Amino acid sequence: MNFIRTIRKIFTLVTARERRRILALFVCILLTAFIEMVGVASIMPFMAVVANPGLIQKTSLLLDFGNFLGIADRRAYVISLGVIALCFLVAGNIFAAITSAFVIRTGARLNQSLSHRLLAAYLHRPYEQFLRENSARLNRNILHEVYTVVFQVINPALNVTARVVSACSLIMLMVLIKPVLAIFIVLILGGFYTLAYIMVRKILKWNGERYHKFNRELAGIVADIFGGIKEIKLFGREAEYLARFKGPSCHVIKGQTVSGVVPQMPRYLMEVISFGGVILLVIYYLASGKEIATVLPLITLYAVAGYRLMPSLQQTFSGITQIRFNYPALKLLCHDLGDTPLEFFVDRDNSRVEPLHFDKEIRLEQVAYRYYGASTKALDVISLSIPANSVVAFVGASGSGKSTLIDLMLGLLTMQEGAMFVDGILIKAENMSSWQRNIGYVPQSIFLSDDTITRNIAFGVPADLIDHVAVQKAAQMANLHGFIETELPAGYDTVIGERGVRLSGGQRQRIGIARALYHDPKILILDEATSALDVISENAVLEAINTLAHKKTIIIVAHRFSTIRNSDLIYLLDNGRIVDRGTYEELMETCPRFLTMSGSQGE
Ligand SMILES: Nc1ncnc2c1ncn2[C@@H]1O[C@H](COP(=O)(O)OP(=O)(O)OP(=O)(O)O)[C@@H](O)[C@H]1O
Repeated sequence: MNFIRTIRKIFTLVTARERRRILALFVCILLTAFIEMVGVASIMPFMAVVANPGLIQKTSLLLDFGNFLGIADRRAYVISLGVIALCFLVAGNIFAAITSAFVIRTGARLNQSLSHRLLAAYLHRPYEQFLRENSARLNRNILHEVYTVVFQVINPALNVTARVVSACSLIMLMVLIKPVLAIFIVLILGGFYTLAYIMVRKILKWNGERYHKFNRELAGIVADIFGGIKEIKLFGREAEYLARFKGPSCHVIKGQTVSGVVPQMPRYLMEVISFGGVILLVIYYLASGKEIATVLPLITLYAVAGYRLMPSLQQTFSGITQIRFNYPALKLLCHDLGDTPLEFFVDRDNSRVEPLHFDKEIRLEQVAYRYYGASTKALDVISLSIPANSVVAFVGASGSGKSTLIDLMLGLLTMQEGAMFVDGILIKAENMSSWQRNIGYVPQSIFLSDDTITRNIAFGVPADLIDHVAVQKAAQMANLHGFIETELPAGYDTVIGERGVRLSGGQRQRIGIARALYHDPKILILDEATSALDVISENAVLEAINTLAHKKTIIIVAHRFSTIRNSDLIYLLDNGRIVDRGTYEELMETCPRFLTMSGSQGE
């Protein structure tokens, strides 16, 4: 880690406005350090003249200052010195309090802005990238790593810079007063801290990387535990998961210990060396009968260095070690945010895009897709046509590629070969959102948020813009209205619990269907949407879907043949290829594989 490179990295993360705020904050920190220094320093002459008023006449600086103030009376002069020291002290502390509030506020704002940017960057990533990522880690990055970067990298970086500047001014002052001794002390103190840093640098880097790695692992384990709580309780796996948590958490504790202890160590050693040195020097001079007054200047400078320079060096050292320990978080943030400006994300509101015109045909030509890291293609040379307002079904064994094909048509996956045309228009990145506005999609497992039925049906629509008539209409079509009105305590305002835990599988599925119908889409895609329903509920939903037949384009993926019997066209998939097509009756007559599949379901 190079400190200048860290500062550069920080500046690439923040906007121009935030950069200006950080610089203003830096100036405030610097001024606070300066005023505090002057405040404390001004007490010394005051105390000195209180103890020995004769000093005023002996010290030319005090005499000149008295003349400058125009105070001849000794008593009045001492009181004035006290008032000046008091003013500096009060001003210094007021300034320090304001700066500390400014530091906290700027940190909190930066934290909010960076988490928002990171969330925006994640939200705008292609869907495919989410298939490779662990969502618990993304969670952690937004909620934890951003905080680490702001409060454990950016803030220490500001402090370190301010400390370095104030230490440099102090060194210059010392050099002006006693050049040789000052350089000697600076070399000893500076050399010691530099040596200490060189010694612990590698340990800190290693420790920081390990700490952040194990912390991310912990986030994954916790997400697994609460995601699979039902199975964990049923199979009595609590102890196993607690043990899984314990391993990485022990490494995290070690990491925290090292990062807490290392920055403090030089301080203790340095205090022994500096103050012990003074004591030893005095003892030596006393024991050898030499004149103690000859070494007093050295002891004074030692004291100045001890009280002023050492804390600055110590804070610089601990700040740099803290930054080094948390550097992996900064690296991660820079990587995940990339160099895309925030405005790019904020301005892209896909929900306002107009739907693409569609009233003829969806056509796929020679489409192929291979998942990242997979050895074979999930889909290959897929060519098909779906006429507008028809009911088209995809059937095939598990793993034959049906969901992959749907995800390609939805634009969630990007075709690696071939293309899709809608009414002859090629679908590409530029018109993808417009194409997607036509689609109502019901996946195999419905995501439900811990919110009301209404907000779950009108998914993502702001509360004040929800069309309640459309919500009820969609619920009626999904055969859900009766249940909501008669069985739920607060009807459409009933909160359904995290992931819909207070609903049955079939009810969750029907909320998904209602959600897909809420926007009255031209195309309805159902990917195993009715497979979780009992036969009576499925028939009711199919009836609802049948009433939409030939008014909308309906694309169905189903295992149950009862679901697809009335389709206008059925595509049979096997091993990522379309092996047959036709109506239910045609396939039953001409396709032995189809016949076998239907036979196995007792059709
Ligand atoms: N994220 C993924 N990464 C790698 N391979 C995947 C991924 N998702 C699916 N596959 C593979 O792609 C192939 C097609 O999967 P797909 O889910 O499309 O089949 P399916 O016909 O919908 O199956 P099912 O009826 O069981 O849902 C399978 O061999 C599967 O293992």
